[in-house]
Amino acid sequence: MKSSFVVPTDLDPVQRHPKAAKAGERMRMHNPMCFGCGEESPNGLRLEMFAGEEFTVDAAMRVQTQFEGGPGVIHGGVLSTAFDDVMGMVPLLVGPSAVTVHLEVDYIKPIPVETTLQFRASLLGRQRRKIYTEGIAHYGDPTQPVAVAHGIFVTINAREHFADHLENSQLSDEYKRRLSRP
Ligand SMILES: CCCCCCCCCC(=O)SCCNC(=O)CCNC(=O)[C@H](O)C(C)(C)COP(=O)(O)OP(=O)(O)OC[C@H]1O[C@@H](n2cnc3c(N)ncnc32)[C@H](O)[C@@H]1OP(=O)(O)O
Repeated sequence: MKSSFVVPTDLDPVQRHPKAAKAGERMRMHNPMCFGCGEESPNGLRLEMFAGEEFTVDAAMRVQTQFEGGPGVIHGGVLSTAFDDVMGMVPLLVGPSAVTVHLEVDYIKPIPVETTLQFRASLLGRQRRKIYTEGIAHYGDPTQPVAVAHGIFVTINAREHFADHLENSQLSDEYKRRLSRP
């Protein structure tokens, strides 16, 4: 792998959040309108995320014909979107909301449309607000990935982070109501 992604050696201890989904349980959507996992996103990927053992998240994605990039194969941007969302659920096993600050993808094999890709995202470590993750896309055997991603997510105060943008949400009224609660 050629990349500058480096996980620091002086990592903080991490514990699974007591309210995090248990292994095998479906994880709650962070936003119903999310393009990656939102059930109400009209054209989204609608990924269903499942908490795994330790700090892992699993998801599956049918590679629909409309995801085509090169002839007959997935568009790289669609794949990176899926990675972003699956890997973005890993911080929720630790606790805090976090957003992507860095995402890189190694595309290893062409991925045909009309196949079903499996994703597994894992925590590599936490240092202060930075949460280091890895994602693997495969067809059932995680030791034979067809793409691998690495990402850094930084924890945020969601209320403050999104405050200036709620008006633009397709669920703006709902979010304004929710975030105005003390
Ligand atoms: C809400 C739940 C979401 C759950 C799932 C989501 C899945 C989808 C995820 C997404 O797609 S999120 C959308 C794309 N991402 C963004 O819009 C984030 C845009 N960036 C920001 O808003 C700010 O950069 C951010 C609030 C994240 C950080 O700014 P701050 O001013 O609060 O923090 P700062 O810049 O000091 O950075 C904090 C730490 O992160 C480090 N950092 C920041 N950007 C980095 C970067 N690009 N690469 C590596 N490290 C980075 C920074 O060095 C520092 O490290 P140290 O703790 O060691 O000092």
